[in-house]
Amino acid sequence: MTIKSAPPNHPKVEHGRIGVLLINLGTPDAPEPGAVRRYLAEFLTDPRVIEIPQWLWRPILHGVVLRTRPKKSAHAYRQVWSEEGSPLAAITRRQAVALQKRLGADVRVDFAMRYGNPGIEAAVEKMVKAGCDRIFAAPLYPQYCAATTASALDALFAAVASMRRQPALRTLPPYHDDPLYLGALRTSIERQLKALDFEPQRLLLSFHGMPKRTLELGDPYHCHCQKTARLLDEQLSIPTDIAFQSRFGRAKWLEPATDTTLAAYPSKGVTRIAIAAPGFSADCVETLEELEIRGRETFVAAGGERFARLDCLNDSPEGMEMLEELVRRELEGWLPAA
Ligand SMILES: C=CC1=C(C)c2cc3[nH]c(cc4nc(cc5[nH]c(cc1n2)c(C)c5CCC(=O)O)C(CCC(=O)O)=C4C)c(C)c3C=C
Ligand SMILES: [Fe+2]
Ligand SMILES: [Fe+2]
Repeated sequence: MTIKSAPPNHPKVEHGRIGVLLINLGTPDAPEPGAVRRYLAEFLTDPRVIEIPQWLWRPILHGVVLRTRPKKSAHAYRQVWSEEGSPLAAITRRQAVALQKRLGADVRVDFAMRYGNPGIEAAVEKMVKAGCDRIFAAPLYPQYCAATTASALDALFAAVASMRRQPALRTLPPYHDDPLYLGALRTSIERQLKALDFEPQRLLLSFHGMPKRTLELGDPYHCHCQKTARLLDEQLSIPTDIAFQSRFGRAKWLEPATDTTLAAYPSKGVTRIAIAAPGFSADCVETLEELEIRGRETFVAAGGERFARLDCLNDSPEGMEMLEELVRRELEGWLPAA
């Protein structure tokens, strides 16, 4: 690797600026098979995501997955696409704008996506060029998972690997059991149920799934999800259940699965439910299509009567309050004292 020269406008002063970079998973540029194929090709060649030997995986990826999945996924994305583009990108952008307003001119807030655009490398380079000599990166995953948190941080470290003059880096630890996070979730869930005038028999907490093998290999993701669910259950008056969505491929994934849980509820007398996805910091195809559209269909087809999907924290006041406090805490010593 060649170590690049420092940007000419890099400040020579003792302290430059502070950058705050919000990172989420990423999304295709358009709800079309071609754009979805490019996105999935980047996502599904990440060894943090697919942990089988590449010589075994590549023929399956190129021979099967990238020939069939883009069309199916593009259909899902088309159903949730908004005027501002992909919901995940639009909401993450709004979170960055709202956080900038809250933190003021002491910091420069931006957002980046692990896969697709805007990429992490470009965002980091932009911050350094703007004079940031300290960057705080916040992967917006409350529960740590090697496939998400570690992958985002790999990309962050790769982005500074060839820099002669690297910025100082800090990263946001997982916040699955943080009272700020649990409090924000509680406020958000209670507010939405009140607005719907709905007292469900059960609140299903649906987290993104992972291959079961990653739990056996020591990934804390499953434990983090369980802890979030347990602590949230203690704070709410409605009984909760936990489930894992978005199974992918043939291997065994974490259980119980969200779709089978939804299909089984009515036969147990549970016909009025709400569903929330506390592991997602922004609504996306997984919540707006998989839960809102297909989850609802599954539940109603099995005899369910009332189904309410609750929004993620997104850029809600309670969500932004949480984000601001988490960031301020991690910036201690960097930000001038208030
Ligand atoms: C083996 C494949 C996958 C693993 C492992 C995985 C883990 C994982 N993903 C998220 C969060 C999101 N995933 C999203 C979409 C998505 N995920 C996979 C596959 C795996 N995810 C695919 C193929 C897709 C694309 C959509 C589809 O074809 O079904 C998204 C939404 C992106 C968007 O554009 O809206 C998020 C967010 C987590 C948190 C996680 C592990 C904990
Ligand atoms: Fe995923
Ligand atoms: Fe999905």
